[in-house]
Amino acid sequence: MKSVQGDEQARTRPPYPEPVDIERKAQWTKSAFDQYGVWQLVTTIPAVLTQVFKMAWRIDRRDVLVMVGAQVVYGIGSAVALAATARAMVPVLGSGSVSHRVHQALPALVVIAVAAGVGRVAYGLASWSVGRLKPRLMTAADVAVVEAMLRVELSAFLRPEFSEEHEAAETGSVRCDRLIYDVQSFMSALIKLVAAFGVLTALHPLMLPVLVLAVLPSGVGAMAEARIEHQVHTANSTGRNVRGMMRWHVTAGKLADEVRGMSMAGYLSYWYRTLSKRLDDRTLSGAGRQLRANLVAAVFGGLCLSLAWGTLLWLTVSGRMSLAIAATAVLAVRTALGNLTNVVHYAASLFHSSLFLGDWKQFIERSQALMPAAGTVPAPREPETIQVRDAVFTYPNKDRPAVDGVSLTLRRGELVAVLGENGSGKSTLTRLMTGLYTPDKGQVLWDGADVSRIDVNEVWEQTGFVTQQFGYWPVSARDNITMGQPVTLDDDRVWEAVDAVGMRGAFEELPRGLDTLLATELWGGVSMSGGQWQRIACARVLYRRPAVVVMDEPTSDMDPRGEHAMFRLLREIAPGRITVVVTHRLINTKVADRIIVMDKGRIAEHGTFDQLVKGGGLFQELYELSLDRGGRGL
Ligand SMILES: Nc1ncnc2c1ncn2[C@@H]1O[C@H](COP(=O)(O)OP(=O)(O)OP(=O)(O)O)[C@@H](O)[C@H]1O
Repeated sequence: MKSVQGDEQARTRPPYPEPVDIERKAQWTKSAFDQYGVWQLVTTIPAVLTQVFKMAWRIDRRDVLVMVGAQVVYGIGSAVALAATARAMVPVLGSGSVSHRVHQALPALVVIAVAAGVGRVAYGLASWSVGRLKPRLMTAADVAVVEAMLRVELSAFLRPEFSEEHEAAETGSVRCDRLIYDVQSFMSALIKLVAAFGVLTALHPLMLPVLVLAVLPSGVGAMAEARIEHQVHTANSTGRNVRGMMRWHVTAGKLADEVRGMSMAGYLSYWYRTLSKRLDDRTLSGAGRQLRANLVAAVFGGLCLSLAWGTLLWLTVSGRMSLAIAATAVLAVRTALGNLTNVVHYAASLFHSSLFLGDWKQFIERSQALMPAAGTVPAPREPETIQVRDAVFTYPNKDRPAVDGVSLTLRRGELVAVLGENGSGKSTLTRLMTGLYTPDKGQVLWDGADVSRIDVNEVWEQTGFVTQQFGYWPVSARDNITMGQPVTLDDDRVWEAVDAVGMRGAFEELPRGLDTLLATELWGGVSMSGGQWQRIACARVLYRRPAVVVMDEPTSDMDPRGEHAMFRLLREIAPGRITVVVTHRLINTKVADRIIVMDKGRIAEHGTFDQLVKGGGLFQELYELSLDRGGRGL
């Protein structure tokens, strides 16, 4: 009966809406292939090789030297083997008894065997060094991206292109894996090609241009293929980003209850499938174009190859080349052709990877420019005042300022509460006070020094911040309090902070004490409740004993006992510092020396609790609403 009802509901329900197709800025829908000519791209190969060698050199010089040295030995081995083959062919295809011919060919055969053996060993050594370099190269590129993300100024995250640049850089670092392999394969094919060319040219000079002609079409085809792949990759990048974000949401255990309790599974599964199909369709249309390019290249390649074999046949039949030389030439042509194809293939692949590496390099360089300015004005220690003067701040893509001409002074020893309706600019104001954002107009002064001219790291060293969306950091319980910046050798100060937020009981129950990993999803990790995590975030701030404490809704997940204790604690620690607390629970603001009420980015009123509660303004209205005594409603 239940399932019949369910079916009935599904039939009558309007269809799920399709995922939004995000419109991207024009410059982000273009791949590098659209911006540069083929010749310009081909000429970048030496620069890419230099870049990869430089990166690898910094990681392990010995491995780079082994890789290059082994490749050269491998190439020399191939050339020697090919030249010796030519020498062996003359007696083998000549006249006389078999034993006589074999005897004559023996020295050349020994040279071939030794050269082949040395070549194999050299190749093995080159692969070994590549195998050692590969993971470290990837790690170095990845770490550079992570470090850039950790250090760029906060406002960088507000630029929509920043996340695209980051995604491209991430692909670049993953691609380093293939890059070093491509470098090795390219070098190996190139060296063997040069060796085969040398031998072939010595046999007959006409063979060289014919050979080049034979592989040209496949080179052009490989380039076209790389171009289409990068175009599709670029076109899919925003969708891939959003899908990645959604994937985290739908697979994280943290949201599993909401997904089920709100019957979201059907819609989310539809959303995920639809967006994935959209991405796949683009990839498939690219595959069709790639096939067409490859077919055209194959037809021309086949024609040119026939020309090469025809030339060889003509040279032999017309007596311009002996049979022994022709046999070696066949071998050399096959070696050269295989390697020339490889050179073109790996050059295209290298070039393709170089586009991603270019994205990576560009991101690392650009993020340098996005580092907060070092500042020339010395940072005041334990500031007496923080002044906000006529500060205006508008988020990119927003028309209305989030903070619109705010002026206020915070004094040491004072506890200031900031409240106001959702979106009124409270969090933005706290970020301006602490130098996380710089106002578009106006100033923020710490003891009279403009924060935009101070080294902002020195400002942050003195700040303790509980943000609205603090991290559930997957590190040990101890490190969750100290965040890797212990100030004492023993754990006394950690326990002091833990006690202050009422977490001793919970921490003492942890199976490995302060060493226990706090990570819900990870094996061996111990999970915490939302309120407990919030207490930990507060303990982090208390542990630092900062000169400036900013807490943005620090008790929103806490039980009444925890909330009450937290505000009492804030009152206790207030004398030594500047304390700002954003809260929606008006009753908590009673402990504050001063209350700032924000409305649409401006300060609507300020004063003490007793003044505002009867002031007839927004505070009184919100207060009465909280007591359910009427008001404007949502
Ligand atoms: N990262 C952002 N990008 C663009 N606009 C933003 C961003 N963060 C906030 N805003 C906008 O700025 C305005 C003020 O936001 P802010 O977060 O400062 O408000 P708030 O008072 O702290 O709100 P809440 O009580 O909901 O936390 C809002 O209109 C909001 O939409």
